[in-house]
Formats: sequence, C-alpha cells, structure tokens
Amino acid sequence: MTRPALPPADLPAAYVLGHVRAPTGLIAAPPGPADAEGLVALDIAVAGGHIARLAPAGALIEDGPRIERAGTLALPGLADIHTHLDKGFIWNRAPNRDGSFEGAMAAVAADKPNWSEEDIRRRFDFALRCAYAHGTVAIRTHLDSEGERAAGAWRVFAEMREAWRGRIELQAVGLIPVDSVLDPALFDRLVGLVREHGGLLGSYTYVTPNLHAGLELLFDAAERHGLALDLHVDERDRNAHALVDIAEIALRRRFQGPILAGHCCALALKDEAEADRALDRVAQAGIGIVSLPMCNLYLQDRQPGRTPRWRGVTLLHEMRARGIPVMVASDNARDPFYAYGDLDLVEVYREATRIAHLDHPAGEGPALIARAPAQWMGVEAGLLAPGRPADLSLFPARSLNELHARPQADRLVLRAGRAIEVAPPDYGELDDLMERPQ
Ligand SMILES: Nc1ccnc(=O)[nH]1
Repeated sequence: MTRPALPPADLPAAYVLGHVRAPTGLIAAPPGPADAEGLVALDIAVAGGHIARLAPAGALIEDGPRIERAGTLALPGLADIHTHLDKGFIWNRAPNRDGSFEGAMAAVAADKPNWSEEDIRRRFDFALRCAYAHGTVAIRTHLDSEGERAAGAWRVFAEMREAWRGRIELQAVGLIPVDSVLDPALFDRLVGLVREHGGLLGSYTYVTPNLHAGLELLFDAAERHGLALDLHVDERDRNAHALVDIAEIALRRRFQGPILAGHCCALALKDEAEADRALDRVAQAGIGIVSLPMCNLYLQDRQPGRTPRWRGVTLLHEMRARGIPVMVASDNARDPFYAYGDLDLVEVYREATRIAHLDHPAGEGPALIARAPAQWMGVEAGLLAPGRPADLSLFPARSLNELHARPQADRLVLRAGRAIEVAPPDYGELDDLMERPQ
C-alpha cells in the first residue's frame, strides 16, 4: 500500500484538495456521511486564500487543478486557549529542581528579575513561532500580573497582538493569586491592566480562607467592567472545591459573562455523588472547562521515590455528557511548570486522548483543540466552512488512529491556502537569554 501523499508545498492560487478526510464536527455542513471514526471524505476547493467550497469527495472537478489522492486527514486552524507565553522557554536558566508544584513556584519567582520586556518579547515570539509552525491560529495566554514586571508583560503582549495579527489571534488574561485579589493595590493594578489592554480577568484560586471573598471581588469587577473570567481552578489541592463555589456564585448573581475554568483536577478525586452535584451546577452556570493534561501530568502527585497515582485529568467525559463545553490546551512550555512541550496542539490532543481515554469514540476529540476553544474565544477558527481562510493542517494519516499512532512531525500546514514553514525555531536562538544569572 502506498503512503498517502501530502500535497506539494508550491500550491497554485486556486486548487482542489481532493479526497481528504475531516472530522464531521469540524465541517460547517458535512457533505457526506461520517465513517466509523466520525470522518467525512470530501473535496476542499481553495481560491484566493479562502475555502471556496466543500463537497463530497471526487465531486469538485471544475474548481481548479486537483491535488488528488491526498488521502490525508485535514484539520482546520487550531486554537490554544490556555497558555503562559510570558513564562515559556526559561527552562535552561530556571529548571524545576524536583518537578513539583512548589519547585515550579520557587524557580519562577527566582527567575522573575530576568523578565525584562526584551526577555519576554523574545521568548513570547519564539513560542508564537512554534505554535504557528504547528498549525495554531489563535492563542489565549495568561500573564503573571502581580510583580513589578507586570506592566511590561502586558506591553509586550499588546505589541505581539499587533505584530501577529492575521497569523495568530492573541488574547490575554491577567493572573494573580486569589489572596492578592484582597489587596486593593494589587487588584486595582490587575483590573487596570486588563481593561487597558482589552484582556480577560483571571486569578489563581486554591484552598485559602480568602477564597470566597476573592471570588466575590473578581465577580464584582467582572460585572462592573464587563470582563470575561478565566480562572485557574482546583489544580493542586486534593480538597479544593472552588469550581462548585464559582458555579454557585455565578448562578446567584445571574452572571452573564463567560467563565472558563482551567485545570479542575481535584474533581477526579471526589466521590461520584459530590462530582455529579458539582458538575450539575457547572452545567447550569454555563461554565466552560479547559483541561491541561500534559502540564498536570508532569506536576501532579510528585514525591521523590514514589510513583504518582493522581494523573492530571479532570472529568471530561462526565462534563461532555452534561453538555459542558470542554477543551484541552498546552498550558506551560519548557518552563518550571512543564519541562517539555512546544505549543503543538496536535501533541496535546494526542496525549489527552491517551491520558483521558478520549478515543472510544474518537470522533469528537479534534473539537477539543479546534471548534470548542475557537468558539469560546470568539475567533473564526476550528471549523471548515466556505468563506473562511484556508487554514488547514494536513497529516499523512488516513484515520484518527493513524494520526494518534505517529508523532505527526511531517504535517503540512496551510495558511490562507499556502504552505508555511513547519520547522519550529531553533532552541539556540534563546541561548544568550539563558546565560543571565538568576
Ligand atoms: N499550571 C500553572 C499554574 C500556575 N501558573 C502557571 O504558569 N502554570
């Protein structure tokens, strides 16, 4: 059997990708039936950088030269809804001493004096180039917004949002620990930065006597200024229950804005009845959930000489069953919170599939990195539809099984119908930044 050929990189201005397959849930009006995995065989006509038509495989014989027998899986532009681009790629100068959460906090705190705007800018741009090469078209990043350097990080973000417009749509969330929300100086600065830059309001929530007061203040500010919330929730403490508290507050206040909750790992340890009750309230409150399985797998339950038992997942199946919008995202990359990663959503999706058993059935999986986060971000991505930019990743895989089986380092990424460079940037580019003393 011949390997499915990828289309040539030098594509004409108008052409048809013939006989590709795409997940039915990522096609605006699927032109045919889905196979057992949920994939639809189709032709995609591209013209003027946009998707011109979608039709059953073999049907588009007059829409331009056919790139035939592509035989490949096609995914739309991908959206990474939870990252930390201000922090990324500091591993070589700020490794996590033991891989623990505490080790991550200590290493980041010790590294912060290095976070000049130039330092953040270069690492941020490096991360964006990684993501771009891997087929990502939209990213939401959290920005540590407590210390002296916070305003600089937001300035870099604003600059990058402009510089990358048209390639990667950028959003930012201001992040401070929930205890700091009670400090008017710190909280006012956070809200000021978020408002100044059109960002979202965030916080790192954890078990603290100040949790309720902090959440109420966050909702107050979100209501007053019309801000969306994007919170770190129940990531590290087994006894944490901020998720249900957030749902209760949102329901009591009839909060109208979107609330995205990241992590939600503690749910995995609750008994069924408590988890069910919490998820019912989350569904009622309309909260979306983003799981960060690679980072949480790395950090969670780490103790020297002991094999981890708690493995970084949240209850994605149970959430889906209730209609709760679920997504997966990169989180950290090559920093003390996660030593690895390359802002590659296909890797995140592949790992999430294995970690959380998202493969039986497999067909809904790709939405986790495409349609669901794109909808939540309000960006035009994650969906194959006529009129949308021809932003596609094409894989030498004829099925989701074949996609999952190999690393997919040899994908072809099309932006506005043209092939882009898929090699991520060279690590050596950042070497001079890594020489700085801590
Ligand atoms: N998982 C994480 C928690 C808090 N901050 C981060 O950068 N990452």
